[in-house]
Amino acid sequence: MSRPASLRAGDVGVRLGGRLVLDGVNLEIGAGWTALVGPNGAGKSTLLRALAGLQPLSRGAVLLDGEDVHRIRPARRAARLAWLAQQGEVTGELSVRETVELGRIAHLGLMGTPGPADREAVDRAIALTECGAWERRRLHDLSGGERQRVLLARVLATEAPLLLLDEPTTHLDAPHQVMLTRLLRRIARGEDGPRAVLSVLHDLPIALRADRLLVLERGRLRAGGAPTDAAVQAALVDVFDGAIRIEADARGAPRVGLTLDAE
Ligand SMILES: Nc1ncnc2c1ncn2[C@@H]1O[C@H](COP(=O)(O)OP(=O)(O)OP(=O)(O)O)[C@@H](O)[C@H]1O
Repeated sequence: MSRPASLRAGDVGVRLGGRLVLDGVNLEIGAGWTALVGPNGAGKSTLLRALAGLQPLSRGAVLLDGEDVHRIRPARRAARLAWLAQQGEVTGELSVRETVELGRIAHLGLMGTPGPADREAVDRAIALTECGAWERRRLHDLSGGERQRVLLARVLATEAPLLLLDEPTTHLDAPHQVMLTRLLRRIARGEDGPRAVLSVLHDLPIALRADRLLVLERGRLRAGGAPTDAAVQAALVDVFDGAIRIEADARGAPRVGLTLDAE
């Protein structure tokens, strides 16, 4: 595993269709798990694409290990940063294993021959996401949740020190949401090497388990900090128009509920 990655966004602005979708975003992502939350249309996916160097900026800059992420050669960028798209693309006729092997391209180049380290990384990613039972099946024959786990495995197989995940819980059932939460916490603890994870999450109970929350509203960062931080919790309730409540569970950890439950 390579050294940890650092990602810094300074005064990032993105204009789409004549509208300012991101407006002066400043942030820094280091080792650990950060969850990016906010209402629909807040600009979360746009911000993730901007951080991945896939979305041109109208102003500002994103630095990956001190280099402008929009100018780094794609192969070099792919070795440092892996991105899971919101609606994960399905790659034709490839099997599950072949799809996960695509995560090794940054290490091999297109014509490279996989070695033991590549096979180990692929095996580990498949085991962590519990995809082993359907390794030989074709990706587009799988259910939405099964496919999501394979696409997650492909991202893990990169062994990139920075993972940008856009709604990784999409299509996952409750046991696999728990699996994913444990996986993100394990990654955050650095058991498999130091990594930074930034995940967009609509699922607030899971987001509250992250080390750090970033709250985005209408293209601006409203708050950032630990889920126990009072300013972060106040911003969350506010950006979701009071539709949620945050309370403490029996151990004092923050827990989220819908105000609907209190009616
Ligand atoms: N190509 C585009 N042209 C014009 N507007 C766009 C374009 N792409 C996105 N937008 C707008 O930018 C805003 C932010 O979109 P984005 O997908 O980043 O939001 P989001 O926070 O990820 O939303 P969601 O929670 O619904 O996934 C939205 O209002 C969206 O309609």
